[in-house]
Amino acid sequence: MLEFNQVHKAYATPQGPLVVLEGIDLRLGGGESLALMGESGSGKSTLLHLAAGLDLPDAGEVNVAGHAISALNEPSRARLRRDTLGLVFQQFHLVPSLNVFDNLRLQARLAGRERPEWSTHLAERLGLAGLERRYPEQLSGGQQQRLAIGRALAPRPALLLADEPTGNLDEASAGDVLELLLELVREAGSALLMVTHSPQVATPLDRCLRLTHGRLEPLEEYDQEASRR
Ligand SMILES: Nc1ncnc2c1ncn2[C@@H]1O[C@H](COP(=O)(O)OP(=O)(O)OP(=O)(O)O)[C@@H](O)[C@H]1O
Repeated sequence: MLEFNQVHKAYATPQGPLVVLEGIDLRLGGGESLALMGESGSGKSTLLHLAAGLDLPDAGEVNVAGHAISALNEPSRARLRRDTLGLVFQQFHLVPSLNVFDNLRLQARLAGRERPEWSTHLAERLGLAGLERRYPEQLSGGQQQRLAIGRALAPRPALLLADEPTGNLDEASAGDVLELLLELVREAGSALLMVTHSPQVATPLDRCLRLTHGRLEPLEEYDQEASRR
């Protein structure tokens, strides 16, 4: 579903190139879930942007659903995102002029994969039933977050990319939203790559990797924790 082969990425800065990723290898299979941890500034969002084809590697290859993204032009990458990916970023990017109902089904409509029963199910599970005619500005932060999750899952994407999807919520609602997110990801049959700072958030996922000094390494404390369960 997602493959990184020896991916390198640096940014140009006034002080010279800032190397962020230095030979990343990664495989994520269909329906698998992976947590990506690492200190602030370690390159997690950079890796997620590369996975989404929003940016291109300097060297190496990123493969999404069998497509080498560097070989695609921007319109083809946009089509690949539309047809294959769901994105939940820290900024929700809800469309202010569309109500909850239309925001929820936007991605599914664009992808030509709208299923009204699934959209209704998502709205109910995400606690948005009854709010369909409201506009994003009339929702709480948590409701906006849940709407962003619902919109990304509405087309049942093969791969959901999530950057701190519960980062703006208090601990109690973050736990609830995460549990819900994982259930809905399973129901949708999507693979999941999720950036998080929180070991509690990472624990229920199949695997956890840490980005450090431009490379990925298994998180040993996490593996021990997982093997105790
Ligand atoms: N467009 C850019 N130009 C220059 N430097 C950048 C750019 N985007 C990110 N960086 C730098 O690259 C490094 C990695 O950034 P990135 O946002 O990927 O880290 P992160 O692990 O997601 O951080 P956080 O956990 O704080 O969100 C940081 O040092 C950041 O300052």
